[in-house]
Amino acid sequence: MDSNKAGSGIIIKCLGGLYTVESPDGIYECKARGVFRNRGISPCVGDRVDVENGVITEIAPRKNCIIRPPLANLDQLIFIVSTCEPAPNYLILDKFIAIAEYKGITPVMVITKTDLGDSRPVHEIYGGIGIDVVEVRYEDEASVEEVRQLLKGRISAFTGNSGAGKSTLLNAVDPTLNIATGEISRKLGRGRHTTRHAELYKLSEGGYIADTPGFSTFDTNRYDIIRKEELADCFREFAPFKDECRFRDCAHLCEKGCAVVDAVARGEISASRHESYKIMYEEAKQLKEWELK
Ligand SMILES: Nc1nc2c(ncn2[C@@H]2O[C@H](COP(=O)(O)OP(=O)(O)OP(=O)(O)O)[C@@H](O)[C@H]2O)c(=O)[nH]1
Ligand SMILES: [Zn+2]
Repeated sequence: MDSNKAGSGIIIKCLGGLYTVESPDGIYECKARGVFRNRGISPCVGDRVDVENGVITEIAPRKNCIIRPPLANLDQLIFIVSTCEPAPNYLILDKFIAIAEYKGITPVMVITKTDLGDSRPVHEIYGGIGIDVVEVRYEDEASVEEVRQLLKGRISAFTGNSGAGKSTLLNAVDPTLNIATGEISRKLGRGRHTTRHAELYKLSEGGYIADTPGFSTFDTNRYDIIRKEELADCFREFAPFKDECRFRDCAHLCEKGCAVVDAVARGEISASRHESYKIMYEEAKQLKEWELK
């Protein structure tokens, strides 16, 4: 560790006002310049920063930022979906995909337990709307390599149901991470009193993976809330239809002359995705103004 050099890097950890910055020529422990506080900005994990004499002097504009857990510049959110045990929960998946779209984070899907069940429904629903769907089979090293390539050079976070196979996959991708299976949830202590913090782990083949309590399992309450008016924009496959409805203020639920509803009837939009949309829309309607930012 050398704090006396200048350079730029990425914040990989933040604890008690001390930032760990990784740069091409080493790892620095840094403090932040007081001016950030005055500007109401606090450096966060994932930020690309300039460092001078052990002090963060500049923060590059963020591509995106989530608040809980605090994490900036996430390139992709990787959904680990098992064919069974547990079976995919399409509503929860769609809620998270909507949030990723809302935040400008690319959603990607990895299907696990392909030896135990049928992966076709996930391919049909999500591959069909242009989301990258990778299928992993542990007896086929090429499929694990495909996941490695996906992570290379990017900041990613894994999310998925407990038991979907997140730790198994991370270990296969990078054995140096050495995560015990079933460990992610235990380690991150559901319900335990923990400070919400994120940390980035560098993968041996390049790229970073975020290990955060918020991402390890599905918990949409931790995420930003999308207003009902913004929801249709978070369903990418609605785009070619949503401006063709008879009424300008169409909510795309069951209205007459709704081009989205018609597309569902023709099978051009998946019924399960539209079902999720309707449920999310109703939930968004219940939100009070003070719950929205
Ligand atoms: N047959 C089969 N079993 C798998 C596969 N992937 C994971 N498993 C098993 O599924 C169980 C759960 O896997 P984990 O990797 O611990 O799942 P996780 O998503 O990390 O679970 P949490 O830590 O609870 O969030 C383990 O017993 C794994 O061995 C797979 O592709 N095929
Ligand atoms: Zn409509």
